Amino acid sequence: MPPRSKGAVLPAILIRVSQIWAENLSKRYPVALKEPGFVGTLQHFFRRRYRHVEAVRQVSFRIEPGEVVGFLGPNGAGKTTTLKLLSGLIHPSEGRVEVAGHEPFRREYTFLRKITLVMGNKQQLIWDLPAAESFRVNAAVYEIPEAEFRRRVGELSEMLGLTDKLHQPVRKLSLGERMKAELLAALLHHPQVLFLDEPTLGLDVNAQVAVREFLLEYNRRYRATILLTSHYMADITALCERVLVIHQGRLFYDGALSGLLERFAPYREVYLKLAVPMEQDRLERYGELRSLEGREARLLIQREQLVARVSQLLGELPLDDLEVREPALEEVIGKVFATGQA
Ligand SMILES: Nc1ncnc2c1ncn2[C@@H]1O[C@H](COP(=O)(O)OP(=O)(O)OP(=O)(O)O)[C@@H](O)[C@H]1O
Repeated sequence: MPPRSKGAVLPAILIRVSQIWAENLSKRYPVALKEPGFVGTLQHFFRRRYRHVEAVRQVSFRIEPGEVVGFLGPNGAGKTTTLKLLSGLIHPSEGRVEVAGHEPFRREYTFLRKITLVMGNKQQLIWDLPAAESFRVNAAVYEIPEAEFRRRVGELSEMLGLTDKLHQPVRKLSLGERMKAELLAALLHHPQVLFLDEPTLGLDVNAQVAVREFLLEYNRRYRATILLTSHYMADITALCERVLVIHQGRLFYDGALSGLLERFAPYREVYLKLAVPMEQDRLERYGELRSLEGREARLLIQREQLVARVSQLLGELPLDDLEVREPALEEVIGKVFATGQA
């Protein structure tokens, strides 16, 4: 191919490339089998036997630049394993994966500059040093010039409301402040792709809201792509229009959060304030009675029966109030996982 002359015009067609791309991605972990007792220990020493845990099975998806996607699943579903595969900490057993144009497991420096992985239960800041000192280590690793380093720390600490906490030892920070400082450290190199594993774990409601707002603002300012796991559904509803749901290593839903409710919750929740106390069986005629406490009751009613049942309730029962609500996402997800429905 002839060398491109100076000032040559690039092809006008822009190809939209997925920022994260996984195809039939699988991960099997070998787990050593060991019989109990002394004989078992000896056998294990001379002739190890293994079984395999299928942590991730044939998972395929694409995420476009700037998307914020929630990654849901019960404990042990394979979320952390998938994030480790995407960030290159572990090698896939099968399948293909590409993140920001790189094969993650090669761990090229140019790749590492484009991504970050934050795990709510792990910390990178040094406990006895002020966070500002740990940031300097990251600045050196990522070769961030001094002036730019100062600008970024200033900008991110202001966005996080952390400006006056950077110079006290990390061990003296509250959990929420520490998590914010962890995020600052993880974003100092301005990664394009953020893998966040339970970033609000253990935080109180105010700190959770602050972290969420920060992530939204970071995504808006830098058009960063975010894949996020959280057991707090408020995080998911506040941040993600799209969710991936994984169960026993298999991806069984990839789509809009609202679609998840429609597909897996074909019912609405009807809240009743009864004018007089009532027996359980009187309410059970109208739907699945979820709770009855004093004069307050919650019923689940199939969507297609909703109008008929609500007019029956209004006509037949003495009520002070009636409200139709979307079911709580936690409840829907819990039901899906409990029944293994996919
Ligand atoms: N290093 C490992 N060796 C063997 N098995 C592992 C290893 N890491 C994870 N597993 C197993 O792989 C499966 C998936 O684990 P993973 O940590 O990915 O789940 P998760 O969805 O992140 O769960 P949680 O919500 O509890 O963090 C589990 O059965 C787990 O026990």
